[in-house]
Amino acid sequence: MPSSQRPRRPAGAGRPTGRGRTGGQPPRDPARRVAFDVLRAVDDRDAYANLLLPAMLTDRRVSGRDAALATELTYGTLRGSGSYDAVLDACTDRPIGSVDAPVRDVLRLGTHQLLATRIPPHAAVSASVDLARRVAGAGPARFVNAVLRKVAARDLAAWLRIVAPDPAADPVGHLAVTRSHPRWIVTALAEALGDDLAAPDPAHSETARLLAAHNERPAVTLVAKPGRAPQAELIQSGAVAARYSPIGGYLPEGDPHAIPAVRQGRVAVQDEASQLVALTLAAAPLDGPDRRWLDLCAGPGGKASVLAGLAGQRDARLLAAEIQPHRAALVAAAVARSVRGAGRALVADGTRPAWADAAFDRVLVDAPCTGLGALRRRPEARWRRTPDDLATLVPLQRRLLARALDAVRPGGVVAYATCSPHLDEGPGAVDAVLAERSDATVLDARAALAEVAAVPELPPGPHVQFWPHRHGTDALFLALLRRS
Ligand SMILES: C[S@@+](CC[C@H](N)C(=O)[O-])C[C@H]1O[C@@H](n2cnc3c(N)ncnc32)[C@H](O)[C@@H]1O
Repeated sequence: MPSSQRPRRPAGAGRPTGRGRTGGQPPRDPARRVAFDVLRAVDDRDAYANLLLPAMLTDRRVSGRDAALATELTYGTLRGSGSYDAVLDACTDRPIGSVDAPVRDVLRLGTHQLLATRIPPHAAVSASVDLARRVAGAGPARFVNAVLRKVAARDLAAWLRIVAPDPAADPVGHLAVTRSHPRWIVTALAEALGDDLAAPDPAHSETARLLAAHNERPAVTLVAKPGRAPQAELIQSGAVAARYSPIGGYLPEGDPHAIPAVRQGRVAVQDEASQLVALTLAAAPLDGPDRRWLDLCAGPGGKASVLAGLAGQRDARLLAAEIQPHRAALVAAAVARSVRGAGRALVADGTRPAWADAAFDRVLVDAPCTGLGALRRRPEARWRRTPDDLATLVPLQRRLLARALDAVRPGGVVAYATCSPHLDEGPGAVDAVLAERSDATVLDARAALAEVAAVPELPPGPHVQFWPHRHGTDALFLALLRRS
């Protein structure tokens, strides 16, 4: 979460913590209590909201409208807390970062209700005061009441005109506050877009549109695994055919896990750009044999499941490697029952290959990255990531790409992908690896993608960069290289 950072306890995937009951009584307001408890877990023990929230809703038997409200409040508060903290700073006599963490989360939750929902202000304030009383006591409840009454005096636009830096003097700060992102991410994304924020009117820049897209709820996108389900089955299940991916569909409403083909593992939830990355690697032109494929960083197996299906359809085989055993188990499940049993999962460190050099015809390296391309789906990630993460991730990405090039035979193709548009993680990594070896050349990834789908508004090339605000996908980067 924003500047009010706190000392961290050990990370955890975020298991539900009890039943959220006080004194053995069910909470009067289960939706807000779930939202509050998820915010606390995200802040306190680095839980992932997208994993913890559904588990907590199930555990506490919160469903229907209450579940929808809890989801909206949790995600909305996490996404908007950069803006809300600036407002709260203006409404308290001390920085919001110095307020006790539980009280701070109640204030953020209340501010979200007041400034970004249709909940009547008196209901938002009284529910927040009640929550503060339950989790922190009478004194903090009075403090919350006083602060939220000030917040309620203006709408969000009016507050942002007051609290956001002047766009001409500080365009990055202006966007950081009005679009609720850390400054370093605003700067990195503007660089990736080639956007000059010093130009007049940064509030209407492409960077501003991208940041706004991060604050929208993304569509649920399904993939029909090649050889196991046709795209038509997605449509029969209520999805709308995807704009670009010939194996994709958008689910306008409803729980994807209620679809039988999802429960059977023939259809899965997968971002459209991920589908296109796998399809493009499979479509890239190749001289010579096309039988042995490698996914070097396969967990949890989304792209591997598509690749395994495609490999099986042409009598090739996919080896899907993953360093973490529990994620390798997910890969094994994802590729199970692929056509002709074409996919196999393996626990392996891609930087210390368990295979011979030049053993594969096609290799995917979907490298671990900052995930700045998936900020729509992971609402807390923007506050958790720091520029320091690049110091460990970028060298690892380069090592993995170099080993991928070693693993592919001369004439074979490597696809290098990251779920990040950060220049150091995409084109920077490709350039750095190619600067150190003379046995690889860059291919035109746009041309290979064009064999699969007509995707507009791509950068000039040779690499492909998808964008949420242009394509409705995650911001995946894709480069194709051929070993010579
Ligand atoms: C971006 S994710 C891959 C996503 C996957 N391709 C999919 O579509 O589901 C990167 C994966 O690489 C794994 N990883 C990290 N370091 C690795 C290494 N040295 N060798 C193999 N896998 C590694 C991570 O555990 C993580 O599961």
